[in-house]
Amino acid sequence: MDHVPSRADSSASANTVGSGSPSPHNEDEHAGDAVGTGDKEAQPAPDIMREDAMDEDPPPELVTTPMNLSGALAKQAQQGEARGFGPPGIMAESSGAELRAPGVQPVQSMFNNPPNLARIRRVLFECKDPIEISLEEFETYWPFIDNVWVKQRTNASKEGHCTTDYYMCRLRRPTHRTSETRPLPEGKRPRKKRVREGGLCNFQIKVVRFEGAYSTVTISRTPGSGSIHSHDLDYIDRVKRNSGLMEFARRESAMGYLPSSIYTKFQEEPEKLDEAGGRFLTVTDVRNVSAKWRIQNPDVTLVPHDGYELVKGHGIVKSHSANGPSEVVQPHPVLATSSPHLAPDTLSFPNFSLDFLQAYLPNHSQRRELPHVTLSYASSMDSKISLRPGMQTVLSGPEAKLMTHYLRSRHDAILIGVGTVLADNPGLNCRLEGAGGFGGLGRMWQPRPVVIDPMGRWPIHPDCRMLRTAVEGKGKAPWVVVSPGAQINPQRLMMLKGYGGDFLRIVEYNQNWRLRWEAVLRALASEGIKSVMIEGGATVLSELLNPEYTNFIDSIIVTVAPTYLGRGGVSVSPDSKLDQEGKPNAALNPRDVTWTPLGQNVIMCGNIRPQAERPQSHS
Ligand SMILES: NC(=O)c1ccc[n+]([C@@H]2O[C@H](COP(=O)([O-])OP(=O)(O)OC[C@H]3O[C@@H](n4cnc5c(N)ncnc54)[C@H](O)[C@@H]3O)[C@@H](O)[C@H]2O)c1
Ligand SMILES: Nc1nc(=O)c(N)c(NC[C@H](O)[C@H](O)[C@H](O)COP(=O)(O)O)[nH]1
Repeated sequence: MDHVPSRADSSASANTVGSGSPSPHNEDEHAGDAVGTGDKEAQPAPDIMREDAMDEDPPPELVTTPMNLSGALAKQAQQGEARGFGPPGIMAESSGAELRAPGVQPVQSMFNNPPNLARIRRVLFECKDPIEISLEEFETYWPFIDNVWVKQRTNASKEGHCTTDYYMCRLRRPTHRTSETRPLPEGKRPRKKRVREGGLCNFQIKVVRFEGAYSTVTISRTPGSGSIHSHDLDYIDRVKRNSGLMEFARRESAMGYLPSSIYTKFQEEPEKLDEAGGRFLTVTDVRNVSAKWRIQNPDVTLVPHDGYELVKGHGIVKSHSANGPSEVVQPHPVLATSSPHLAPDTLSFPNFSLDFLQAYLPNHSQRRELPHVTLSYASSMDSKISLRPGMQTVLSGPEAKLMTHYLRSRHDAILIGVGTVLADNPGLNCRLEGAGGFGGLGRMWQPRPVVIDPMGRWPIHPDCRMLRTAVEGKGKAPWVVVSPGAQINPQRLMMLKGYGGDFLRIVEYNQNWRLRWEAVLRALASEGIKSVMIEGGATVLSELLNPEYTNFIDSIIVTVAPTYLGRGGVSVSPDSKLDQEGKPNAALNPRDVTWTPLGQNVIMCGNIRPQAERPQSHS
């Protein structure tokens, strides 16, 4: 421990440790970060989205890239808004390849909707929090929402790696009004065009494309933007069709089908049409697409689809075969593959209210020096969190478990001590449906696992759940907080970095030679982390409940289980406290306390940091 500074001379310093790992992200974005054995002042906090983009180095076979958690989106999902989730490999399957009803031939679908389209359209419409997705995901989903956005300008970086496009909501712009009336063909009446005044919605976003070894796209509101649209998504879908949807119409047109036949076939798959934003599609929209194609192909005779015919006065109707109408193929939207399977460990999103948590959750729009810290754990009636040291003990019922995963979705990082890693081999990801890897985009809702392991005790290995989870695209790889004395061999370092994780070296200690929590939190803040949920274990929690640290803790959410684990159990308890006269006093009294029953558990929520210390919102 020769290069450990004393308390007086030290300032919180966190460095990535190692010997020049080949991580392209670190080379590109964190140029200047201490990648090496020397210690260095923590870098100023980077843009949180870029930070995630840059340090997550998935192995080459991965196609997903991290996406920042959107707490408000979790809330949206909680409210039960349109949710249809896809398989874990989000780009792996399309939901619209074919339809199959019992006893009938498979039918080719008119749609090729990517998984979870309805939900993802909504995410890209609301842009409540910054979202980071892979370029592939962007190119797949953006055409289905481009009806909402009008590009204002583009900035490109000098090196050309990074392009920023600024968009405004379509309703901000007035519709074009020509001063002169156009000459019209003989006998044709001028078309009635509704003119929109503009300025109706002040929602603006920027889309930052970073093209490098792992290309990412970050979508976020611009500073001058309103916080919500002044209208819903249906309103825009009514005003303008998106190009993803119209591409389906163009594809059918290019096969020489009649617009009315295409329109009829679209209407036979109302769920997919709706999902793609086509609720207000008209036959005229299809005719316009078809007309464009016919300019280049004037000699083609348009035909109805197989099994359909054009009947004068009736339009497109299904044709009856020799054996009668029973043989006519009836697509069955309920049996369509539009409800694809999810990873088997997916947890359903809570269908009960979690409003009682809101007052205790981080507000990411607050500008603060250190992250919001939430302590969250499950305890027995006798304040034990496990039956024996190193023994995982289930205390949360199913509802409380969902709540814990919801809490994970609302924090940028989850922190635990190495004792818990060794005991539980935890995944530390969010497994709620809608999270990245569980039907959501990229690493949406996935927090960054952080392990406090000053001496490097964790024998980190590809079979650890945290690394497996990262490889499977179901969570982020961990950051391991170590002290200067930790022996980290280069292979271990390279392996962790290869998974997208890292080591953070902290060189500040308190008088008991424990790492100073302020330094840990400052290091996380400098890496763009705005909120941390600390889950345990007993050593970590008990220490943080001491007066020395209560200024750093915002809230506490304890799941209380109706059981006594007994004296051999592992307790969470701060040090005893004496008052000014030397009489025993309560060690800590959380404020603004609520108790909410949840299944077999009761959830205690409270604030810890003294009122005057709570940071002001700058939103
Ligand atoms: N019920 C729950 O909610 C819950 C949650 C988490 C863990 N657990 C249980 O808790 C038990 C593990 O608790 P624990 O106390 O053994 O482990 P822990 O997870 O608290 O880790 C303790 C270790 O972290 C490191 N550490 C923590 N703070 C440090 C600091 N300031 N400076 C330097 N090093 C520091 C040290 O190496 C220490 O030995 C397990 O049985 C686990 O199942 C229960
Ligand atoms: N909320 C809660 N209720 C419990 O009953 C219990 N045993 C834990 N324990 C927390 C501990 O940190 C575990 O290690 C992780 O909860 C495991 O995390 P994963 O599920 O593997 O992601 N937490």
